[in-house]
Amino acid sequence: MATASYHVGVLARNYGRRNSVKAGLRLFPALFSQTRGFSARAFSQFVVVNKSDVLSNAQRNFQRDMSALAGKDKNFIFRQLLDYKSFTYTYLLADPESKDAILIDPVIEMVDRDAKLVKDMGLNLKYVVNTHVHADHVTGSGELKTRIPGCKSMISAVSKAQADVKLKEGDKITFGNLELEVRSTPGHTNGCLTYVLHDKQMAFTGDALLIRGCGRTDFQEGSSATLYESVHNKIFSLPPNYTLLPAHDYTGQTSTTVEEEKTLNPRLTKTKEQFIKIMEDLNLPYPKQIDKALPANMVCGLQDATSKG
Ligand SMILES: N[C@@H](CCC(=O)N[C@@H](CSS)C(=O)NCC(=O)O)C(=O)O
Repeated sequence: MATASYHVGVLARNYGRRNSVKAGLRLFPALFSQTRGFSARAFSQFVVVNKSDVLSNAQRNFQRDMSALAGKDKNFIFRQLLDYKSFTYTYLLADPESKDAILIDPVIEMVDRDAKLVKDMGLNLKYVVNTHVHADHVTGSGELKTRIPGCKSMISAVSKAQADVKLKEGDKITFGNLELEVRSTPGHTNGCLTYVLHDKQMAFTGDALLIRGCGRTDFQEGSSATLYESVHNKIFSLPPNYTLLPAHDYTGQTSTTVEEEKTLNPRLTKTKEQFIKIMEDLNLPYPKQIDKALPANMVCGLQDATSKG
């Protein structure tokens, strides 16, 4: 049975990644008939082999949108960059006309990569922006400031961390023709911010909302009740087609939408009381770098330098 499953999987995959499993199976009716007696486990293995064949319409549309953003939208430069140690996403956003750019949530170990990318693309890095005081990695914002003259750091005022610009609800971050709206989304930490780029229908949620998950609430003045209100009032209130881009993903996913999370998020589709219980029961181990990261991130990652913030 497992062998048959493998062959069906390979044949369907060869038929074309963009075609649905059903279409692939229509080409191989004899093999399809073999699958009728499959156990649920064998069939789920088959689906996993061909998971790109079973993309939802929303996922397909998003793939098209993202490929456009990676070079074909003439009015926008966008890169999603991964730190493969902490699974942190750093985002580069730029206006191609003025070349003004920002980086959201840079990681100190990846500063060489980020500075090179900015230089190679001829961009003028105006701001390095943190969504919050991270507990799992040291921010690269201070180090980038020392390398790129004129670049300013930003974080929420509520966080009490050092930075050139202290942000609050309703502020706007302008770079060239682009503008981010600042939304206060506490709960994971008390100073968490979400940045909304209405022009491109995107929001950068930090750790407030993760794909099918959310930030933990068991330290840094975390509060499950507050996080629930933040996500429902400040993120789920955005239009359903907005793309949501988190600060982390631990499962290999890159983005989601308001609509997807409002219907599929296993934590935040529950009642507030159920959500609080889910969060109480998570029992996650503390992030490995927490003891180093928290004090360093209060001074922009420059705890060993004389110039701060
Ligand atoms: N294992 C990682 C830390 C993983 C973790 O705790 N992630 C945080 C965001 S970074 S503080 C989180 O909120 N996770 C939510 C979840 O449901 O996983 C490490 O050691 O760094």
